[in-house]
Amino acid sequence: LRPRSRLPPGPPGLPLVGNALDVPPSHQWTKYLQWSTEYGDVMHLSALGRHLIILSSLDAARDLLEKRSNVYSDRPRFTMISDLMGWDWAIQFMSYGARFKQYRSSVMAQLRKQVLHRYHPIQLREARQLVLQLHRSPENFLQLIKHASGATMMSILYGFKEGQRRDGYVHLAEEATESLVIAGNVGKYLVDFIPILKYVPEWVPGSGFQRQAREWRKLCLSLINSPFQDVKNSLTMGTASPSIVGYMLEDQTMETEHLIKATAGVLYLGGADTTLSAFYSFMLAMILFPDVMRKAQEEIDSVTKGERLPDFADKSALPYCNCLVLEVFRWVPAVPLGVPHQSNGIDQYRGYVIPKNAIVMVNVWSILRDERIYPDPSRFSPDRFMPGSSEEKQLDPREVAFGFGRRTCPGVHFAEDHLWIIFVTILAAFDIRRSKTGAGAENPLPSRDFKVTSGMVSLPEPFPCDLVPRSLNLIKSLGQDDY
Ligand code: HEM
Repeated sequence: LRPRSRLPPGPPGLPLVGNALDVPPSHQWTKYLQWSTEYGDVMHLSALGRHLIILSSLDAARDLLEKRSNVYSDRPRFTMISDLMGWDWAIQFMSYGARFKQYRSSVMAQLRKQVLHRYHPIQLREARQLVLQLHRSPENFLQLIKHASGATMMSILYGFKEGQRRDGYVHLAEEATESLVIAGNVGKYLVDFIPILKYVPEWVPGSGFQRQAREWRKLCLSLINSPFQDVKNSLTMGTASPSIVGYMLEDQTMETEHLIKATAGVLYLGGADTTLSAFYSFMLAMILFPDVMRKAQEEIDSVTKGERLPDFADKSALPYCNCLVLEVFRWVPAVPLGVPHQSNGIDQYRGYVIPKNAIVMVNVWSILRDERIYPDPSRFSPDRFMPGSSEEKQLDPREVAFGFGRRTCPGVHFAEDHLWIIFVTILAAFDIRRSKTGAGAENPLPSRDFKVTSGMVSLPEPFPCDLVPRSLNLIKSLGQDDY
C-alpha cells in the first residue's frame, strides 16, 4: 500500500487545497461530528498540505494523547501569533521542549491544589461584590459577569482591587485576547502555512498582516509588562496587596522576571475567557432548568439556614452544587475542540499511519454531548455525577473538557474553586429566571437549542434573564465598606 492510502479515512478533498473548502469557517465541531459518523473516530483531513487528525472518542484520545504522549505533546506553530504578535511566552502555543517545561512548571506551581486556598479570600470577595453589582443593575448582568471574570483574574494575579486602574488593565487584556481570537482563526493568515512569509517587509504589497501584527504586538507586550511593573512599584512602596506576581517576586528561588511576567500572562489567558464561558452557561442552565436551581438552593439553604452567604468552608457539605459545576463543564464545553496537539514523529494506530507534524484535535464537544455516554445530553442534570442518585453515574467530564496528556489544562482545580464560589453565592442571593421583559431580536428567549459562539473558546450567545433577590437583607448586609 502507498502511505497515503494508509492514512485514517476521511472526506475526499481537492488537489492541493485538500479539505480546506469543506471545513466550515465556524462551529467546525458539528461538521466533524457529522463526518465522524461516516469515517469513524480517527479521521484524516488535509488543508493546504497540512495533515489534520480528528479524534472523536475518548478511547482514541487517550490512546494517542495520553498513552503516547512522547509523540503527541507538541503544538502546531502559530507563526502569526507566536512570532509576529509576540505571544511566544504563552505556553498554550509553545512547542514541547526544555523552555516549555520550565514555563509550564512555573505555571503549575501557582495552580497546585495545595496553594489554591491563597486565592479563596479574593474569589470570595469578588463573588460577593458581583452580587452587589448585579443587585444594582441586573439588566447589565452579561456585561457585569464578563467584567467580573477578567477583574477577578487581575486581582488574583496582580492584587489590584476594584477601581479605574484595574478596569484599565481588564480593558487592555480584553483587547489583547480579542486580537488573539482573530489571529487564532486558522486559515486567516497565509503566514501560518508558509512561515517564511514572516520575513516579508511591511512595505511589500500584500503584507498587511505585518502592519496588523505590529499593532497587536503592542497590546500583547503591554499586557505582560504594564501590570507587572505596577505591582513592582507597589511592592517597593509597600502598598501591594497579596497576589501571584507578588508571591513570585518575593520568592527568591524564581528564575527571571520574564518568567514571572509570562506566568501571570499565561494564567490570565488560560483563565479569563474559559471561566466566563462556564459562567454564562451556568446562568443559562439555571433559566432552562429551574428544578436544578431550586435543588441547589435548597442544599445551600440547608447549610446556611438562609442567614448568611456560603463560604469555601461549606464545600464538602454541598455535594449537589459540586456536581453542578461538573455538569457546567459538560453541558457547554468551553473549549469545544480542545487546543490542537501536534505529532513529533510518524506513528501507527489501528493499522493507519499518522504522519509527522500532523495537527491532532479532539472533538471534545461531541464526546461530552454523546448520548451513549450521557443519556439525554442536552438536559442539564448534576445528578449524573451524584453518588447515590437515581441516575447511573456517568463519566467525569473533567477527563475530557480539560484536555489530555502532558498538555492537560493545569487550571482545572483553580477553575472549579473559582466557579463554585461564584455559583453558590449567586444561587444563595438570587433566583435566576426566564426574562419577562428583556427579550428581543438580539436577545431571543433561550431554549434547549440555544446558540453558542464559535472560536477556540465558545460560550452561549447573549440571552435575557431576570435576577430576583431571594433575601434583600442578605444582599444589603454586603455593604460596600466590607469589600
Ligand atoms: C472552564 C474552565 C477551563 C477549561 C474548560 C479549560 C480547558 C483547557 C483545555 C482543553 C486545554 C488544552 C489541553 C490540551 O492541550 O490537551 C487547556 C490548556 C490550558 N489551560 Fe485551561 N481550561 C479552563 C480553565 C483554565 C484556568 C482557570 C486556567 C488558569 C488559571 C487555565 C490554564 C490553562 C493553560 C496554562 C493551558 C495550556 C497548557 C499547555 O499548553 O501545556 N485553564 N485548558
